Amino acid sequence: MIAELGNAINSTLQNLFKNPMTDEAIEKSLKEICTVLIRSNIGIVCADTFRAGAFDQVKQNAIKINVPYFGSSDPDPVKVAKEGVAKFKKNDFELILVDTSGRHTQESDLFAEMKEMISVIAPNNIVFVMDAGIGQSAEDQALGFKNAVKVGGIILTKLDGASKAGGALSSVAATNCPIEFIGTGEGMEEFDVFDAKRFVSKMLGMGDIEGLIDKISTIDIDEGDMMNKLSTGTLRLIDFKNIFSQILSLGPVSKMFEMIPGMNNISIPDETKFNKILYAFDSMTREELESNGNLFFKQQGRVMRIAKGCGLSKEFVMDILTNYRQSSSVMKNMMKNPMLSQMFSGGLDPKAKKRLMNNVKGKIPAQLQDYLDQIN
Ligand SMILES: Nc1nc2c(ncn2[C@@H]2O[C@H](COP(=O)(O)OP(=O)(O)OP(=O)(O)O)[C@@H](O)[C@H]2O)c(=O)[nH]1
Repeated sequence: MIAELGNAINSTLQNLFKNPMTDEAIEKSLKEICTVLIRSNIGIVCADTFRAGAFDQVKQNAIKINVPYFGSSDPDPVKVAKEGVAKFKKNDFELILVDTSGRHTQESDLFAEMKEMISVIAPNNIVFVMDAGIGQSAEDQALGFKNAVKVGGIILTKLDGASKAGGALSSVAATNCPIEFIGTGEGMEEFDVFDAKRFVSKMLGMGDIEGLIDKISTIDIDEGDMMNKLSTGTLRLIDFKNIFSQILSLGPVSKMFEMIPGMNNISIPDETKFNKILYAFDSMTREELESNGNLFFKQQGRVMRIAKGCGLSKEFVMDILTNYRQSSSVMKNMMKNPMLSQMFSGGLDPKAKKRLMNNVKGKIPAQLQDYLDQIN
C-alpha cells in the first residue's frame, strides 16, 4: 500500500510538472492521491467461520480491489472479529468492515452470536445485506433484524435476476428500514446507491438520465484537446482506445442502455465483444496507437500480427479499424456544423438551444423530452 501511494504521488507530481499547472490539473492530482489514501484506510475482516471458502472469497475480492483483509482459522466468529478489528484499529484504519455469515430470523443461536459480536466490537454502523431472491419474505427478515439490533442500513442484492426482486424491495420498504445500496449484478461495479425515484423510473422503462449523467461525468477527457482532434480529423487510435476503455469501466454496456429512456429493452448481443476490442488495442505498438490507423491499411501484415496477438480473427481487427476510420470522418464532418460544434464544445447559446429543442421535438422518446424540458 505504501508503495502504491508512493507511485501515485510520483506519477501525479510528474504529470503536474510536465503539463501546465491549472486548477483542474491540481484537483485531478489530489483526487488520485486521495483515492489511494482512502483505500489504504479500509480493512475487511472475514468473520464468516461457518461457510467453507468464505475467507477465500473475501480474500480474492479484497485483493482485486487492493484492500487489506484479515481472517483466521479460529472457528469462533466473535473472536475472529475482535482480533481483526483490534489489528486494523492498531494500525489506524478508519473504516473496518466485518463480514459475518448469513443468518435467518428463526436461527436464535445465530442471532445471539450476532448480538455478542456487536457488544464485543461495538460497530458504528450495522448493515444488513439481503438477497432479493427471497421475495416477500424479505419483510420478515428485515423486521427480524431491525427488532434485534440497530440496523443502520440495508443492502439489497440481486435485484437484476430474480423475478421476486420487486416483491423483496417493496416488502423491505414497508418496514421503513433504509435501503442504502442495491446490487444489480455479479461484478464489483454493479452496485448502486439506492434512489427510489431513479429506481422506479428505470423499472418502468423510463430510464435513469440523472444516473447516466453521473456516470458519464466521471469520464476523464481533455475536452479542448478532444474537440480540436475531432474537428481537424486528427483523432489517433490511442484517443479512441482511451475513450473506449473509460466507457467500459463505467460498467456493462447493457446497464447503460437501461438508463436511457426507451432503450431498456435493447439487448446487447455480446458484451464480451467490447472487451475483445480492447484486447486488439492492447496488442498494438506505441507507433500504431499514436497513428491515425492508415498504416494498417497500407501494411496488412500488421493486422495479421494484431489478430494473432489477441487471438481474434483478421476480419474482427479490420472491422475495428474501419469503424474507427468511419467514426473519425463522421465526427469531422459533424464538427463542420456550427450548431453541433458549439454544443460539443461546452453549450449552445439560448437561441440555438431553443432551435435544437424544436428540431428534436416528437423525434425522441417522450420521457427524454420531459427531462430535457425540465433542465432547460
Ligand atoms: N447477479 C447478482 N449476483 C450477485 C449480486 N450480489 C452478489 N452476487 C453473487 O452472489 C454470490 C453469493 O454472494 P456472497 O457475497 O457470497 O453472499 P453472502 O451474503 O456473503 O452469503 P452468506 O454466505 O450467506 O453470507 C456471489 O457469487 C456473488 O458474486 C447481485 O446483485 N446480482
